[in-house]
Amino acid sequence: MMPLNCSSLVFRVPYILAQTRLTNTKKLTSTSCVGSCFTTHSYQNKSFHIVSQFNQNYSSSPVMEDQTNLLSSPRPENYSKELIVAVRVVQMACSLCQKVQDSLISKTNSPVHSKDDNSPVTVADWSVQATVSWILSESFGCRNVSILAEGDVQRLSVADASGLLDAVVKLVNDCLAEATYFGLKGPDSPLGSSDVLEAISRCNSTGGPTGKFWALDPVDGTLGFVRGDQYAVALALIEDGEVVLGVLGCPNYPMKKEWLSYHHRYHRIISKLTPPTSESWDKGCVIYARKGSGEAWMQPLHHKNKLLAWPNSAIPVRVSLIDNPALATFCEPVDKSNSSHSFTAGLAHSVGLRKQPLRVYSMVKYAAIARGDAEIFMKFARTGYKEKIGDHAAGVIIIQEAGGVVTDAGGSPLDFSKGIFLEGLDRGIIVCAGAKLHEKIIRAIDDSWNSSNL
Ligand SMILES: Nc1ncnc2c1ncn2[C@@H]1O[C@H](COP(=O)(O)OS(=O)(=O)O)[C@@H](OP(=O)(O)O)[C@H]1O
Ligand SMILES: [Mg+2]
Ligand SMILES: [Mg+2]
Ligand SMILES: [Mg+2]
Repeated sequence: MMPLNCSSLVFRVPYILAQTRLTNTKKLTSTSCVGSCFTTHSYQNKSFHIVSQFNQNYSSSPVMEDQTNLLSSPRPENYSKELIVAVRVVQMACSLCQKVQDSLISKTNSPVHSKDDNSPVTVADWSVQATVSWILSESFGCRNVSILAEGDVQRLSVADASGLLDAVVKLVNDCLAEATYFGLKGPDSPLGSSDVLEAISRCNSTGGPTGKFWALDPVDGTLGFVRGDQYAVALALIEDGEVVLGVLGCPNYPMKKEWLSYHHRYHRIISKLTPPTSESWDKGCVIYARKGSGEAWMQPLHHKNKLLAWPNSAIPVRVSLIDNPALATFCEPVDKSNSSHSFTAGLAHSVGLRKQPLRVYSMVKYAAIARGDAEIFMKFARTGYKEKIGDHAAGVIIIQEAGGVVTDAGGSPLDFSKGIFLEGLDRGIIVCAGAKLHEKIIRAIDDSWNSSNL
């Protein structure tokens, strides 16, 4: 695998520390979320989110009143509570995944290269799915929550999977026990196997053009996960076929690009590196956006043992302004069986892209573009492969709200209204930091396509 090329990454967003003196402070509240909440503040004409603590359960009305401050959405009444819960549960899921990935690496003392049915990634997949399902159901009521996810409960309920189920139940309970640290309410007593199986089996939505459902990819970038590399937890809310909010948890994608090289060497030469100070180093981030807000936000991962860092801040992220292909960096899947590297190499050459491709596992590619670390993401799966909506929904809304453009290779928007898959996708997925770059890429695709063997 090609490592992340840090020298080509540009981090353009100033990091405003939570300790910064605030102006215009206003507290937000939300239903059934206890412990903390987002507020938006301005400082030197920049806005950022603060997660502040509170100790009560509030009724839903204060959320409605304060939403204008949350993300400055033109439709402020929409999805505020959903976004708050989604960000928090993704934070919890990231913490769970980190625990599994860390134990996986420390056990073997080297990254794991294979995946089988009983692999830790499978356990992480199911555990995240159960946790997210349980929290969403608690927050919004079982009958109001519909989730589309990959995990298949049948495999977990059979007798010979009982060891697997025990591991999942333990992880879920450990994770839910920490819910209050993330501003959410956990169960009064630990869940039993049947509760966990029920939470997983509730994720049986098949999507479609009407109604509201969540699309969850509990561990996106399976290979990255088992290899101790990049992966993402992706959660999006889709209403009447349109993505209305997205959250991407990127446990190994740090807030600052210069920490990436630290992370990459972390497991290998831990003793030779002087770690950044604990308060300055955040190994991962969570990026989120709500439709129509024109804003995307990033916050560091929270940890129970880093509680002193609360209240914690989020900063706005924006796509890069680079529109000259010669200066642009393009991302693509690491695994060439997931996207044709030879086709993108030809295309890159024809539009004048000079830099080496940035090959990163998972939807972290969307995160990289949303915050200006790269300008283009192209994925051309082999003919016959159907992209799943959960592999893109959260990334797409984040990119769009951060100022970028996402279409298929024919220039049409991705269609999230047709069920589990992105039906009718023309050849591949093209994500660009701006319209100008996007136009150039789309124009070049037909020429390259006709002369390629794809
Ligand atoms: N054959 C094939 N072609 C194209 N895409 C495929 C293919 N098989 C799987 N997938 C889906 O791609 C997801 C991983 O995509 P990535 O961009 O992360 O690829 S890579 O891991 O960096 O190589 C991956 O998501 P996860 O399964 O969640 O990891 C799959 O949904
Ligand atoms: Mg995926
Ligand atoms: Mg997955
Ligand atoms: Mg998968």
